[in-house]
Amino acid sequence: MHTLELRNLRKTFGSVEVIPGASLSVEPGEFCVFVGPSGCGKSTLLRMIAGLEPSDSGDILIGGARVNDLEPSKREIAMVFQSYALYPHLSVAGNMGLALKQAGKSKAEVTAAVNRAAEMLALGPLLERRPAELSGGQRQRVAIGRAIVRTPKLFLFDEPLSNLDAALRGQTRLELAKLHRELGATMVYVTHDQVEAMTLADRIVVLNAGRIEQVGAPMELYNRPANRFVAGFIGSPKMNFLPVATLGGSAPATASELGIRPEHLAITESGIPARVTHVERLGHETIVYAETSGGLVSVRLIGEHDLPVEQGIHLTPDPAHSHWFDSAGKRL
Ligand SMILES: Nc1ncnc2c1ncn2[C@@H]1O[C@H](COP(=O)(O)OP(=O)(O)OP(=O)(O)O)[C@@H](O)[C@H]1O
Repeated sequence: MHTLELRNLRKTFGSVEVIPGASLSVEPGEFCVFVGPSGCGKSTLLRMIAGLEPSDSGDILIGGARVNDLEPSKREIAMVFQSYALYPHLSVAGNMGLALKQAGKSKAEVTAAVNRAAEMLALGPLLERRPAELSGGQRQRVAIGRAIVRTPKLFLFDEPLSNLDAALRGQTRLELAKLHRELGATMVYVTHDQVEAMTLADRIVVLNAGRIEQVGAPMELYNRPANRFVAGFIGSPKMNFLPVATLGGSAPATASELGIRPEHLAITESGIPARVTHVERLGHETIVYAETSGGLVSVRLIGEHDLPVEQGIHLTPDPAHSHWFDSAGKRL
């Protein structure tokens, strides 16, 4: 188990500053997830940690040692990519054991390490197959297995599940969580998937245009987002924002907007007038979209509900779950 520390790490591509200065401490054994909109710099930051992308300035420390000037292969990290990047001519066992073989380990050592990883990932029966003879999910497990056998100081994952279908993604997510528990290793994981971030992370790092907006445990970000960006990014459907002027009720003096999650808006006899524009019935819940004078909002109702489009309704925010933001987007 090792720490990862970033100190004022900067990166520009040409004249574009992609990472204006990132500082972050990842604890030993922590599962740290980077999230943020497309193009915010998640992959660039991960590639800088891996050494695949040079940084302009700042420090990267793994286990307390500065690694900026080390080749990727000397940083003792293992990286799992979205594209599994397996060697097609090698068997599963060959792919998984290659790095150890190249490091000069004996055949017995390589076999033992491969078998141990194969057992953790239920790859035992597939060890002699070639990548072309595997499903997408199996290939990704081999890529993860290849990372495990090296017992690296740090695991880096770049959207490893995004090529899998929804069911397999869910299953592999559970396997990854289990693997993290078993290995107790420090992991940094990039995703744009809300559910992966919320369920896998010990701590989530929310990035916006290369800047770290907030770092915190999933529920901390959900319940106490530092600002409007984080509030709107974490949660699906996203938080509703209503200008204070359209509420007709009491609000803190310096508030300019109310942030309220779909599950914290109730359909009531009186309240904010709205008109139903669309209803999504998912079985276990119903999402009602409605137009108010302050904009479109979504309301999450438990179970099945039949609401006709165009119907007039009234909405009441739960005061205990109301988030207030000032004109600069800071949460009050
Ligand atoms: N080699 C490069 N040359 C120039 N610009 C680049 C290069 N690589 C990335 N960028 C730019 O840097 C920014 C960050 O890209 P990056 O891939 O890190 O984002 P991301 O958050 O991982 O996005 P996504 O979720 O879409 O993968 C983007 O604006 C991208 O266009």
